Amino acid sequence: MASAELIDGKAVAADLRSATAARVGGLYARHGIRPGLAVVLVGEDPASQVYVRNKHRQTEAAGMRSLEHKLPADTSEAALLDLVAQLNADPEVDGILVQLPLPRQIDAQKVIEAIDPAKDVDGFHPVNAGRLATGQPALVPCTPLGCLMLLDRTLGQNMAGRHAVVIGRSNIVGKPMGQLLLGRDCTVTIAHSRTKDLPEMVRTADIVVAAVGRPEMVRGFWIKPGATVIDVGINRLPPATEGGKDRLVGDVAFDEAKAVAAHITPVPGGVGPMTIACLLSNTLQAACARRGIDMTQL
Ligand SMILES: NC(=O)C1=CN([C@@H]2O[C@H](COP(=O)(O)OP(=O)(O)OC[C@H]3O[C@@H](n4cnc5c(N)ncnc54)[C@H](OP(=O)(O)O)[C@@H]3O)[C@@H](O)[C@H]2O)C=CC1
Ligand SMILES: Nc1nc(=O)c2c([nH]1)NC[C@@H]1CN(c3ccc(C(=O)N[C@@H](CCC(=O)O)C(=O)O)cc3)C=[N+]21
Ligand SMILES: [Mg+2]
Repeated sequence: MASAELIDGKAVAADLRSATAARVGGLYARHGIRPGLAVVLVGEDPASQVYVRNKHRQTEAAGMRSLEHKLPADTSEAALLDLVAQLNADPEVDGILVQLPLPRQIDAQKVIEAIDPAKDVDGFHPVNAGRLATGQPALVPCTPLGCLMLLDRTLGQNMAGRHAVVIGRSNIVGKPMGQLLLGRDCTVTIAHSRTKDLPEMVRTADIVVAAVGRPEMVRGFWIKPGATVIDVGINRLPPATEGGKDRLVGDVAFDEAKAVAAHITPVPGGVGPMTIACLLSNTLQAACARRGIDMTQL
């Protein structure tokens, strides 16, 4: 049976991290500046702790400063907004990331809107979302930006006129992904839970981006032969055998889709590592933009 080529997100992410580290070195050598990333974690969600630890390690490995703020689960919205205001005012802080999800008592949208758009390395602030939507320079959400880089590597100039189907319409993945694909001249469909006959819709896609949060929902028979499949989903399933380790699966039934697609991202090792690499690159971008430094000249 035919088998898709794997898109090696882990390797592309390593390349992007080393390119970022080299520029961080240039920024320090020429301007004496070391970018700082503040990561705020409220509560003790185990998955969030893993991400935050990975971000911390990779930020420092790229030569940037990582400033972690861990707050108890019962932190009030006012206290978190106070911390964000402090970080906005702190000249040592170039990027601010407030890990989602937040506990119930905190309105995440309010917190996102409190972040200085110039330091919004997640690209979630309405100013950055609006800039992306209107084609102006912006801080772009890390996950869709990482997906775009993988597509650029895989398809090069062959994206124009292609039908891209994005499954999921969240502000952090689906919607910005749609904008980025429009920017590559794709014809874009954004599907969601009310989409009628999703399998038939996906069948028409040259590019499929699955960002749903439902383990292995996208089946192999949905995929058009030769399509490119980007699986954003991160779903933790209980061990297959007793005493085994948790399994991580995507939103795509990988083995089935692999037999039909031309290119596919694995989970783990696909989009996930690109998200963190793009966070580091966004932090460098924010540090340069705030000071009027051209990042491409570093
Ligand atoms: N690899 C990475 O770096 C990252 C991975 N993720 C993963 O990506 C996935 C999506 O994340 P996120 O966007 O935050 O999720 P959200 O829960 O915010 O959004 C999920 C979207 O999927 C849609 N949806 C749900 N069920 C169906 C269905 N049966 N058919 C069609 N559409 C459906 C929802 O539709 P509706 O709007 O109608 O409710 C919604 O638009 C998750 O698995 C998450 O863990 C997220 C961020 C980063
Ligand atoms: N403000 C905010 N910004 C985010 O970007 C953000 C967030 N909140 N909340 C949670 C989601 C999820 N997310 C991931 C990052 C890396 C991997 C990742 O590195 N995944 C590895 C596997 C890691 C593992 O084994 O668990 C991989 O897919 O290979 C996954 C998911 C960022 N998110
Ligand atoms: Mg979400």
